[in-house]
Amino acid sequence: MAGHVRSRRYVLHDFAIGTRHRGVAFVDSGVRDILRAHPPAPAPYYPTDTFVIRRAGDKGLGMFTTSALRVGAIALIEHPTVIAPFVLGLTDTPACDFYDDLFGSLPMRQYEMLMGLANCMPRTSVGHAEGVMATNALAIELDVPATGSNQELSTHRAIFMQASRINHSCSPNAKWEWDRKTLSLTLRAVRPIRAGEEITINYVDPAVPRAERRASLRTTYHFDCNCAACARGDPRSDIARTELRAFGSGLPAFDVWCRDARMPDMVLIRAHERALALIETEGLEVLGCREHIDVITMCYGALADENMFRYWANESREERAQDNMGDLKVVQTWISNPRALPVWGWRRDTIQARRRSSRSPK
Ligand SMILES: C[S@@+](CC[C@H](N)C(=O)[O-])C[C@H]1O[C@@H](n2cnc3c(N)ncnc32)[C@H](O)[C@@H]1O
Repeated sequence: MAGHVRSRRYVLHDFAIGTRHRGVAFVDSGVRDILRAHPPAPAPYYPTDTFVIRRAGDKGLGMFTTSALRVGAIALIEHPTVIAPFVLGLTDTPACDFYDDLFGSLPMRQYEMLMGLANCMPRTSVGHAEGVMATNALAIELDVPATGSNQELSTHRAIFMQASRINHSCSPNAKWEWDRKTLSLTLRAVRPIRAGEEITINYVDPAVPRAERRASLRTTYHFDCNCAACARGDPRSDIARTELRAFGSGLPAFDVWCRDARMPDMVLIRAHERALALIETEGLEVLGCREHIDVITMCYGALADENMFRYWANESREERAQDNMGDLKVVQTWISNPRALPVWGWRRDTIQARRRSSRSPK
């Protein structure tokens, strides 16, 4: 890592996205060249009036919905205002001066807004701009040059003016995704959010036990988490989250299950149903339900159980519709004609054929 940062040549790069967005990046010269050669396109659209920023009790400011959001609904699409390397390999300039200079290279209005963001760092430990960076930056990926012996890391840190106001919960109701092509963050609801409810994301892995989550939030963001999951302090929650984290170990692969008559028909289905139930009780939709729903759907297809297959394929279609996924049409085809599923009846047929051959005289 040290070798990596010592050999970098960082440059300042002002970037514009469309006519309305301006930001500043301090990046490796190779990364700057890529950004110049492939200027980010504006996002296809920007949702408006989906949230307000207001006081969120002792958490400072927070982001609240203005109307109800369904699962998958987009609350925000936003470009970064500041981008910096994830590992800052500067030797001469102290980090506090560096971030002051970086923020200061923006127009006054943006500079003031940046300096007005939360700073959770103890006053004496770092400069204000550096504290703002530590409190608000999110990890993003940029394209880096594919050649050369000493490549830049693709992970960078970015500040988004609006997304910086989203508080943490260990059972978050939203998640964000980064798109390198448009250099934008998209914030979506992972479960229904009521009008006026606070939008939350997870700053740390929500699937680790409570004590571990709280310790890393205290170390990195200097607050004690009192979200609903932490406040309850129910030991069953730790067990459930640990189980979800380890999910899959010890489970047979789908194709192995299809061929192995000794395994119960319902072994995969029950395991994935349990994962979905744990996700619901823990409010961990952010971990994703689609994979579990897809496996259950495939299993019922492999068992040629048409009713149950249709039920779960519908769930799978809903999940895809929320994210506007490209394979939505394929799932729709399977719902209208289950036999079009490539694995339709796989387990039923294999097992029936085995039973026939074991009964037939040798
Ligand atoms: C990225 S900022 C979030 C917005 C911030 N509340 C504000 O006023 O701008 C992160 C800081 O918000 C506060 N925060 C976020 N989530 C919190 C929570 N669940 N409980 C208490 N404080 C929280 C902490 O001070 C944290 O360092």
